[in-house]
Amino acid sequence: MSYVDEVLERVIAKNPAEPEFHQAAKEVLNSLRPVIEANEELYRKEALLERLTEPDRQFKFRVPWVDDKGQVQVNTGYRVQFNNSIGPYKGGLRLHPSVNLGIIKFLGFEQIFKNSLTGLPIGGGKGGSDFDPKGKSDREVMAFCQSFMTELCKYIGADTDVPAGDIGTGAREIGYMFGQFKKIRGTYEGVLTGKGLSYGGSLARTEATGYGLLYLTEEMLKCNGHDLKGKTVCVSGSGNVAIYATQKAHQLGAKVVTVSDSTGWVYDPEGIDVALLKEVKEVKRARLTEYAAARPSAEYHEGRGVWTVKCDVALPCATQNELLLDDAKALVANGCIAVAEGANMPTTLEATEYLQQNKVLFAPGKAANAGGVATSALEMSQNSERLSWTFEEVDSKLQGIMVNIFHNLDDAAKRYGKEGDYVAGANIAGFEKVAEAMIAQGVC
Ligand SMILES: NC(=O)C1=CN([C@@H]2O[C@H](COP(=O)(O)OP(=O)(O)OC[C@H]3O[C@@H](n4cnc5c(N)ncnc54)[C@H](OP(=O)(O)O)[C@@H]3O)[C@@H](O)[C@H]2O)C=CC1
Ligand SMILES: O=C(O)CCC(=O)C(=O)O
Repeated sequence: MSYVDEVLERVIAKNPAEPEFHQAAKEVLNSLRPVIEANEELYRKEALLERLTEPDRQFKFRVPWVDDKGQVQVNTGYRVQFNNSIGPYKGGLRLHPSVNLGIIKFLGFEQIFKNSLTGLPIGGGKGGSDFDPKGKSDREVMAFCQSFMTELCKYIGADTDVPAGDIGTGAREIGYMFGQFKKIRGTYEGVLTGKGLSYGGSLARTEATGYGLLYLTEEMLKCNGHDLKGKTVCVSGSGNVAIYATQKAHQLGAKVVTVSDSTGWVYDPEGIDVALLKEVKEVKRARLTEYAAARPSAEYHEGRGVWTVKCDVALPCATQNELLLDDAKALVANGCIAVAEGANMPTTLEATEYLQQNKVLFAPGKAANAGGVATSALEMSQNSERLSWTFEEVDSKLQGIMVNIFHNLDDAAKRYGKEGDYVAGANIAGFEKVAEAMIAQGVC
């Protein structure tokens, strides 16, 4: 049996009932086969893949808090510190009722390679809780965040592990968590990113994941003889990534005609009105029905359906496994030329394979959405030097990083005879640096 197959069997046996983690491990290790085969003796002796697929450590803890009726509620908190061979653990905190250890492990595993691709010194980690901020008062969210950080603060620090936002964790949650860290630990340090601008946050971090997605997509299209200008784009999701992806797509001359949330989706043939979307989602924290009610050109539909709309470019920006094989077939039938993942692992393995077989340009999330964590690393740099850079400075560094990521994965794919396979390219380019650092640092 090949080394990759042995390790995949081991991952499944050692981590039962964690299908998302199995999926991420399969996607990465299968596409690394040519690199592993070329160095099999060394990697086997070093047990490199066994070490890479086993987190350095993982924490699971009780998060008790009191709701507005005086009732005690109990959630589960997680932090998985996956790999710190190239820098302190870095990765977001997801607050969503679907969160479990397997989901946090898949996200932490992906984060190792994504963070390596940024070219910045950050290792891979992820955390979160099954707490649902939706429908909670600000006081309830604060009570949860304070309790969550009371335990998490034992394991994190500016040079150890630096969490940030993800689904359900935005500026409000990061603020409450930062306050509690400071109160308990008594230090004022860049322990979280995505902070408010009045207490150490970076300009352009809010926009970074969505903007970065468009910078990489534009470069991928350009290098394949297409222009983003004039293209029709379908976006899924309507949170942080989706909003700023839509804004940047419009700035670059494309037209976004859809957004969605977990209950329904909007088709707006005149182009999504970003100011209205921000008002509905960021200010009112309301549902997309409010967007449709305020916008005469928009149609609202219950359930799923974004990928049935004819488009040139598809940007899944909601959550994992939201673009299925049938969706991929609909996109291909409608002439879609590119898919770039704003979310983490939004496309299933079968759908990815179908899109690639049908010559759709496909940019995997670990490359395409790396602008968020890259800008978090820029926030860490600014915190270390006690300086704040301008929006233009951060945005131009972000743009350079995304263009560079695209060329690194394009080159890596070509080096291994897989030209145009950006999934393989991203995994290979991300892996090479981590593998070299792990071997240089000995058995640890
Ligand atoms: N924020 C960041 O900097 C980065 C985020 N990402 C990834 O991007 C994706 C979106 O994150 P972000 O925009 O920050 O999160 P937000 O919480 O701001 O928005 C998430 C969006 O996705 C929808 N959504 C969430 N879960 C589900 C679900 N199970 N089914 C259907 N729709 C769902 C939400 O709808 P509803 O409101 O109804 O729940 C909402 O529209 C995630 O995969 C995240 O890991 C990747 C890199 C960086
Ligand atoms: O900014 C960060 O540290 C994390 C962003 C994130 O969670 C991600 O890249 O998926």
